[in-house]
Amino acid sequence: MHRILIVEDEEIIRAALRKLLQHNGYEVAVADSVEGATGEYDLDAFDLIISDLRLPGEAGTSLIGHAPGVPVLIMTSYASLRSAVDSMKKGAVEYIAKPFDHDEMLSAVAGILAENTRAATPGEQEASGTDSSGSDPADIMYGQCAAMQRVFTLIRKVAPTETTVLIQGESGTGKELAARALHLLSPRASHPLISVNCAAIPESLIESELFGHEKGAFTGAVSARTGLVEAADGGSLFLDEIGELPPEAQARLLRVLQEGEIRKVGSTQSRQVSVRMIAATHRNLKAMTRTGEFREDLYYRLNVMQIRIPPLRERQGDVLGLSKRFLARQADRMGKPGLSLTPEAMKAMERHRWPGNVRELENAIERASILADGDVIAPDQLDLDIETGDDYNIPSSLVEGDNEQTPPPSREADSGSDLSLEDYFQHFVLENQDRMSETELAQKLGISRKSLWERRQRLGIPRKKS
Ligand SMILES: Nc1ncnc2c1ncn2[C@@H]1O[C@H](COP(=O)(O)OP(=O)(O)OP(=O)(O)O)[C@@H](O)[C@H]1O
Repeated sequence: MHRILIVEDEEIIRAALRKLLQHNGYEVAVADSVEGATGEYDLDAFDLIISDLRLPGEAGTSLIGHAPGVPVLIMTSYASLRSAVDSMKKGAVEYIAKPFDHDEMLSAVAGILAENTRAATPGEQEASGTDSSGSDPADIMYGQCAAMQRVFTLIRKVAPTETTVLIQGESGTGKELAARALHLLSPRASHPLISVNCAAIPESLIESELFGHEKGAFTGAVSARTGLVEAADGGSLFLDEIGELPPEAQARLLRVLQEGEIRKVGSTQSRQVSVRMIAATHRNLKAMTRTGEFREDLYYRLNVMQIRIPPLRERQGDVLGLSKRFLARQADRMGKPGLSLTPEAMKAMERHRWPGNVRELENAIERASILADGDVIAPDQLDLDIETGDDYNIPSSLVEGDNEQTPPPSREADSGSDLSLEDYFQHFVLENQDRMSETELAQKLGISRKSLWERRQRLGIPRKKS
């Protein structure tokens, strides 16, 4: 059994992570600081250390020096994304941005452990074929229907190459998981996969986050910084929501793709990098090139190979399989092994159109597991909003350009009761997202683009196709 040490000072996160890993078959020890970890344990006895970056006392990255033979996965919040780059330079095997979801953490852990086992016993893994995590897309994401099987076949074929991949799909369909599969199945798997959500980084910072900057390049640039592209050197860079990339950053990215080199903001020097690029979008990039929002030359560079992840409504055959998987996870987490769906709940799930795709399904199961009296989940607890679902089912070809279309109000609004802040947020976004960019929406709501993106994820409000 693999032994993992968690070093995290926030008790809630520490306890949740411990539970998650234990339920997935790992032996787990915990500490709340680097000093605590080194004082209490022989660090070399662990197969993996997962540590928060910011801790009271020494930073999490100092564990890399304390246990040189043990891979260290650093957890960091967006605010310290820059430090994540430094962590990678100091030797962390990977970083994961908080808040992370459980699959993301489990797949990062499985990937690192598999890679380490492979490195420790060269040749053996390939020969025995026992490497179960990260050896096939089906180990990383679920999909039995013909459409997903086609996606898996494509991933198997493209992953070992250096080809740039553009993953298309609505929000919550599993684009990030597909990117992870592409990386883990590639010869670059032992190098970092850096995932960047272009919509979650403030526009004014995105260039320096991605490409780094020189000291004095702009007000506040008190020292030179390495960017995330450089941190991915040797590995893969996953640019999610690529359609949100501002024009200047698009130009710099084109240079990386064309010349394989980056130039920091404020620098005249370029540096060669070897990065496999994977981009994803829910938007119609081709249409964006026609309106001038996205560079055509960049579009063609990115779109060498396209993988389309179908919306969940096009793979209704997978709904119950996915539900089973998420139910089993909830059952583990909550210590309720008998959790199940009533036949009516199953029917309701099969009928629902899933505008928020797999993420919505995952959230519905999580919510229902908590609300269920006992072990059985009834349709009510799933709280599937049929109206909204139908609305999102209007084919995008009909919706395109129809800025006046207003989604039906939610049930809460129908009831005429006071709107909570979240209801207000949801209404505002649904009503205005067709005619406002993410930046405008965030400005009107008085929140950052990152908060907007995070709330969309939390509330399961997908973005419509443009
Ligand atoms: N095929 C799948 N099997 C298991 N879990 C899945 C699958 N597809 C998606 N998920 C889960 O659904 C959630 C959303 O997936 P993911 O973040 O990959 O979607 P996305 O398309 O990148 O979304 P967005 O565009 O909003 O960033 C994640 O928790 C992921 O683990």
